[in-house]
Amino acid sequence: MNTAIPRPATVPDPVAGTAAISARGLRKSFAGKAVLDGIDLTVQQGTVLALLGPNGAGKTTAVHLLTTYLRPDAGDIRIAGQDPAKNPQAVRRATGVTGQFSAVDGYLTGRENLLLMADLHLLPKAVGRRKAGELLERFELDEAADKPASTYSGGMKRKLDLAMTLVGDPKVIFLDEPTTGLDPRSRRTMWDIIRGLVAEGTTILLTTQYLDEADQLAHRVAVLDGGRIVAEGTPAELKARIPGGHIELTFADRGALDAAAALLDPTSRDDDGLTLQLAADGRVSTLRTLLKRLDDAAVEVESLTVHTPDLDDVFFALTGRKGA
Ligand SMILES: Nc1ncnc2c1ncn2[C@@H]1O[C@H](COP(=O)(O)OP(=O)(O)OP(=O)(O)O)[C@@H](O)[C@H]1O
Repeated sequence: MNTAIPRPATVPDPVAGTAAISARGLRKSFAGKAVLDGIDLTVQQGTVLALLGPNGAGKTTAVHLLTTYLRPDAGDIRIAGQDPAKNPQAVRRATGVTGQFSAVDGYLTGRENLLLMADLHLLPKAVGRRKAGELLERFELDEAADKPASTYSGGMKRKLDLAMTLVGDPKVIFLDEPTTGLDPRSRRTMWDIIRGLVAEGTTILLTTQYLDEADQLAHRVAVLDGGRIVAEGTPAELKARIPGGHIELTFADRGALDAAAALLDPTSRDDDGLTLQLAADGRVSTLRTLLKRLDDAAVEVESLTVHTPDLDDVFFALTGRKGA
């Protein structure tokens, strides 16, 4: 764990309003080993929080605690305003969970799986049938609706699993690694579905090992490592706190490269590629000053690229490990 990067205080987002998920001082140990060592999480209503962490970081355990599947050793949880320790039924009614281990029954058709969920939610038969039909259409599963789910592709099963979660109209959804093992096209479809749910006001806590997934979907990201949240913020805030941004300048000839190298303070140079790399802080004013110095010295730049750090850089800086 890299403690050099300070963790910002969790600032409630005034635009998003009230918290749909909040946890304070959450602890859980298995056989004396602390898996979660006092974590705080807040997810504002209608937003997505990505809980990011390497294998075994405790993401699934956190979801299990928040969804009443496991009891915390310590800590305070509120889901949609309810305390799961006091009112687990209300929490279960308000939440949906789509896990790594799907609730889909392969012997039943897609439609039958949905109707079974409707029965579990005690919906009147006609309402259940209508809802199943709507969800099959929305998730583009209507053609396969009456085939056994065992014949579905991985992506179709994930979609059906999420559709089953939506039968109960949950306000808060926990998605535990929703796209692990999916091909790129199915991942994008799942992302679109998740964005659609958020647009309707659903609150989502998503666990993922994929940094690009957090970048694509999450309003805020919390990085879990060693049982603690080691960083929390918007993807842009996290990236801004990580060094690694640079500017690359390419020149037409060696003369221009030498002139620029003498003028600036490059971090590296490539004589064959005729490029210089300079550290960048992401500010436009820094870039403007740099170009003015070259201009004043009549040094021509052929091309310029700006590299901003991505979540991969963040993850590496915080956990010392590469992302998935
Ligand atoms: N019921 C349990 N009994 C004992 N140990 C457990 C139990 N559940 C989880 N653990 C341990 O807790 C640690 C965190 O597991 P968890 O599944 O929460 O991690 P994760 O971040 O979701 O990992 P992954 O990305 O691999 O799913 C692991 O070391 C795991 O072996």
